[in-house]
Amino acid sequence: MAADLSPIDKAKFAAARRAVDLVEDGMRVGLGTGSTAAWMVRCLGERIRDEGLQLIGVPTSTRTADLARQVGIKVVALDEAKWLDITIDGADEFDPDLNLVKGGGGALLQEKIVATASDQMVVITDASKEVNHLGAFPLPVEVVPFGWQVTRALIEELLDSMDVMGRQTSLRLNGQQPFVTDEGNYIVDLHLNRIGNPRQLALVLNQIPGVVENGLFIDICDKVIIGGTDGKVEIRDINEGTVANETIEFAEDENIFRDMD
Ligand SMILES: O=C[C@H](O)[C@H](O)[C@H](O)COP(=O)(O)O
Repeated sequence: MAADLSPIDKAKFAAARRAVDLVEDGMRVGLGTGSTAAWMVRCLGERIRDEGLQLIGVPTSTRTADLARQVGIKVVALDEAKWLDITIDGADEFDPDLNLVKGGGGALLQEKIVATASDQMVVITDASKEVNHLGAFPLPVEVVPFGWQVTRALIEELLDSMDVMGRQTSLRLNGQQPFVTDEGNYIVDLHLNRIGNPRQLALVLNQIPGVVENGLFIDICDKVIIGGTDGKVEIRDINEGTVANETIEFAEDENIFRDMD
């Protein structure tokens, strides 16, 4: 039942529930990764079951692919779908220009490829992810395992010349071992505190040999849907600012919560 959800899950659910209303019959949909995106996948599953909604989903991780299949979404690879109508995904931070930090769950590479191959990217989030300046959340950088320590040293050298407040880096671990992404790479997290020029940083990081991709999503997101713990949602559009303030009724969606038991 919705009443058993934590306040933060209620906020994530509210954003996800509103976002799936943007999905129309026959659409090709990019499916993001993370706890907020998982709500969106479940909500899509409910629309498939209740309304017979037809859609094709392109997941951004094996985790999301597994969940999507479980809830009845037809899953195809990006190369099969070729182009997507919409991608709905979570984020770790968003700023007033709707630029993002992503990759807290390590899926940034597939997420960026899928979002870029979409007519629109919609981010679903709770209010805690809103920041004036990106960088409080550690910036994930995906690097190839070969020579990763040299790549990390080059990243640290680069940071010395960048407008950032912190310069610490850390290899992401899974227990005692390096965390390995779906693409077989490592993640180096950059503890920057505040990124003065995210656009520039995103470009120069990717010029370092060994860097595959970074978690800065610049000019990719079109809309952010911000969920509140009370079911209120705000929809913010990149061109038009706030376009809607609505309330999601949780009680209508009890099946979703039962499925999680
Ligand atoms: O790699 C993971 C993704 O970028 C997630 O979308 C991001 O970390 C947000 O995850 P969550 O919704 O769990 O906070």
